[in-house]
Amino acid sequence: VVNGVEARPNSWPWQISLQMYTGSYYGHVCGGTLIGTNWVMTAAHCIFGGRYYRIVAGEHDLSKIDAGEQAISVNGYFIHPSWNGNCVGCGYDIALLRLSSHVSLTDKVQLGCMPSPNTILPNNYSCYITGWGMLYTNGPTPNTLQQALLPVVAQDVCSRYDYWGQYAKNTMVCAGGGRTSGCQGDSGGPLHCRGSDGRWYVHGITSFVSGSACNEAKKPTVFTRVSAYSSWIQNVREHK
Ligand SMILES: CC(C)c1ccc(NC(=O)[C@@H]2CCCN2C(=O)[C@H](CCCC[NH3+])NC(=O)C(F)(F)F)cc1
Repeated sequence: VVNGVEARPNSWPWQISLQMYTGSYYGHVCGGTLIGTNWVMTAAHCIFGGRYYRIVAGEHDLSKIDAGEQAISVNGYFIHPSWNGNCVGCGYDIALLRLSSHVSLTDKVQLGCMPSPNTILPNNYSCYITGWGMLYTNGPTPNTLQQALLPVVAQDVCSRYDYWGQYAKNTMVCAGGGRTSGCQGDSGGPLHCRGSDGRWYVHGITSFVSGSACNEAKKPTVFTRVSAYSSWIQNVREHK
């Protein structure tokens, strides 16, 4: 997250760290959202076949074992069938991970709320991105979870030629485009937006940023729009 601040520990208790086994240890590769006690939602581009993954819930500081952390291995993953790894601009950057056991829900580990199907947020709606990604383009990654306010950029603006043009699909949510943004390592993590009921809803899955600079002007961070995939998510969870 570029130009963010350290989150109050466990204040986004549905944020998880997706970690891949390197051969000797598990390293953070992406963010993710707990949507069920044994289901995590992340980005398809975070998943490489033939690797061992685990998620850590209740995580704050990656460099130590925080009280209340729960590490659980992934025993199955479901990548959207239309995902094309060579075309992040085509969308479908969504995957579900099934966990080998259920997390215990605590004050540090909670489920994220899913938006109603096809919910479209208005321009400038305030949302937050969270993650352990780079602090600036080609910069270092933090040990502690970062957060930043990212106002929604409506699709009619985001698809303008000087913004993302045709790459901003309506199955995506654009947010930011100023000094704050996501950056490498934030992939797969949540975009949190507060509902009128005061609950936080996960409207986005961090998908891509500009290849030249994470917080390039007029290149908002682009998220998979969760509300566009409600039925796919439901089908996977019910049938697997
Ligand atoms: C739509 C198309 C023109 C396009 C637009 C932007 C990009 N961005 C990028 O390639 C930058 C540079 C490193 C990784 N990256 C990204 O945006 C990667 C996703 C790459 C998927 C493709 N391999 N995502 C992230 O870094 C993020 F923001 F989610 F944390 C790539 C392609």
